[in-house]
Amino acid sequence: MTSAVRVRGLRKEYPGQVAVDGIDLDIERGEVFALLGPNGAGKTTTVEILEGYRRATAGQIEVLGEDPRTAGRGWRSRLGIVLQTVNDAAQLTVAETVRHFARCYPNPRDPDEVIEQVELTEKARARVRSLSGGQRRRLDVALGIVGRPDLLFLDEPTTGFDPEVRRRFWDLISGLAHGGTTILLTTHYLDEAEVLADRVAVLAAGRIVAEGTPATLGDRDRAEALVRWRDDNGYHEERTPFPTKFITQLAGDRELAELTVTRPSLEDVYLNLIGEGR
Ligand SMILES: Nc1ncnc2c1ncn2[C@@H]1O[C@H](COP(=O)(O)OP(=O)(O)OP(=O)(O)O)[C@@H](O)[C@H]1O
Repeated sequence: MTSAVRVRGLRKEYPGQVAVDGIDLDIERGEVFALLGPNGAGKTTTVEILEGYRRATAGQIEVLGEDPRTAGRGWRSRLGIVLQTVNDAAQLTVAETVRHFARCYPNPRDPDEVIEQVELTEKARARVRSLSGGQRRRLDVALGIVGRPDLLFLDEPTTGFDPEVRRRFWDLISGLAHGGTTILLTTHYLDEAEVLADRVAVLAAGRIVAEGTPATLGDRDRAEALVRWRDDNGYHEERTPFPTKFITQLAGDRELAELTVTRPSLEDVYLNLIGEGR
């Protein structure tokens, strides 16, 4: 089976600046892949090159088996795109907008079903310009999935969502992934990457500085654990690569009060990778 995305040596220069400095990417079909990185790291540039909206300065790029620079409408109809910027059909209602987009695809999903899935049924007759920021974002997502894409690009999809809607949105994305949709996600939310992504890559100043599963990124799974507990003398802590052995020896058959074992969170590892670790 071919990859959904295969990139070698991708480079993008803007006048006076290198935005993407030679990256390789492989995303398998059916995979949820998250691109992480600080503001200005080159995520949007990379994603928009894969979507065919920007031209690379150099590199080999294959998306769903084709080069975005030369691929045609058939290829484009297999992509779902949720951009960071809102587009302007503000006079139309939500339902009109989704129906209008659905007509652009050869095998669209039922617009009403999609509106329901992004929880905008109550707003179906409302004009787009009257939506709140989070509702507008959900409409963007509806427009990204109404064409039944094989590959869905989500550029910071949950910015502006309230926590509850965000959780339900994650369920929606997991459902699409289970249904076989390949998803490339950019996000600033580490918890989002952890919940959704099979693999993540961290981009910093145009280069990939780490890549792996959320559980193993930056050797997170092998990092020392911090064991904390309390006894009659007060609180104690110990860093160890072998917490199970340590606790077994320490405790014998007594119960340790307030025992916790923690390893670096994805956020700790991420901040370290981009040079902001404390
Ligand atoms: N059209 C452009 N012309 C010139 N420079 C650009 C252009 N687009 C982006 N850049 C620059 O390229 C670098 C990468 O930008 P990009 O938007 O890809 O970053 P990003 O990782 O998506 O950031 P964010 O998290 O803020 O969305 C930035 O320094 C940005 O200023």
